[in-house]
Amino acid sequence: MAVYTDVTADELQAFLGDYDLGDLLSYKGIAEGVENSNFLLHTTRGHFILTLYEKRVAAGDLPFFIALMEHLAARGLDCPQPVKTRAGTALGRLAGRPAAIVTFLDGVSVRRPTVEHCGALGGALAALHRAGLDFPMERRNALSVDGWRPLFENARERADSVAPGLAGTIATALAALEAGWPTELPRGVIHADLFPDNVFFLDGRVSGLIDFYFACTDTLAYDVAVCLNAWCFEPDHAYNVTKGRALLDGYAAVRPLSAAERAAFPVLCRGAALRFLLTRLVDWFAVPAGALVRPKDPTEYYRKLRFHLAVDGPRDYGFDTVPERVTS
Ligand SMILES: Nc1ncnc2c1ncn2[C@@H]1O[C@H](COP(=O)(O)OP(=O)(O)O)[C@@H](O)[C@H]1O
Ligand SMILES: N[C@@H](CCOP(=O)(O)O)C(=O)O
Repeated sequence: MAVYTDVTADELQAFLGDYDLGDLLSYKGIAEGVENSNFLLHTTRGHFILTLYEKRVAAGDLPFFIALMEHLAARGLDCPQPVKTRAGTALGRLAGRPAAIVTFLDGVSVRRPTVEHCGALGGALAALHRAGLDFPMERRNALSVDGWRPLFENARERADSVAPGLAGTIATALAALEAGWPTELPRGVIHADLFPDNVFFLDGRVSGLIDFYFACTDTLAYDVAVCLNAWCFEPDHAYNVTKGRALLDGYAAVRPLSAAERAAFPVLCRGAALRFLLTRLVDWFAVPAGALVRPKDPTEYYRKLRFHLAVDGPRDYGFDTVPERVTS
């Protein structure tokens, strides 16, 4: 659940006074999510999402996120559209936080993705990557390899209280990733958090992608690795290679992966697992007093990291053909 910042009806009415959204009929905090405070607004013009940006979102990055959603929607992607005030601005301030209103998307996120969902998700991710290729703005990924050590140092002392041996496993994996992280693979706009809760489906097809607040400029295949982690493990923590193959095939049907990209998957998947393990670990020890939020389980990503550390190669993820040797 995530509502870190409360909004009174009076504050909201005053905020909405700058918009052409009609009269406020009702609003309520949204239980899902962990990063920002979200509210469902019902006005005489329909339903909208109000987001108050919290700790991990830097105010200076908001123009990037707003422009990106506009760019992707203009290229036919089903993603939220920022709603502008009469003065033409999409960003404001409410209850002491940066705030924006976006359009409400229909659809339902799936808790237990099927093989078909994974295939459709792969295609949607590749479409996002293609649509982002001519996006002119850039944003560094603050949660890529050079951002992991500060997170680890923050949680190191207490890590073994979450799982015995955790600190040692992270230290070894992190050192290897810092030494061998791929830097030459194709780059572009990535979503960076395309978990099942951020994807809506209607009649088996992807009807909407939300939550662009980790989006950044980074390695495209890393975004695929994030999705393999988030979509292709079973509740018993086993990797489902059929789901992995469906996701990779769905992706490659829209944007083929090069030999170098395919060869990098074991490393990219380890990095993706470590990134979510670390942010979950830090959050585990830092739930703000009074916040309506349930922190996510770090040990889920500890198990995933251990799977990736043990794989033999890209075939284990569901690639049918991988090069024996890749030089670039
Ligand atoms: N544009 C939207 N349309 C419909 N529902 C949305 C939209 N944006 C957010 N939501 C709802 O709000 C929840 C939390 O949003 P999300 O952006 O994932 O928050 P957080 O950034 O805190 O993780 C989503 O799971 C979804 O239920
Ligand atoms: N997906 C991340 C946490 C961010 O969650 P979201 O609700 O913003 O999608 C995780 O699972 O650790």
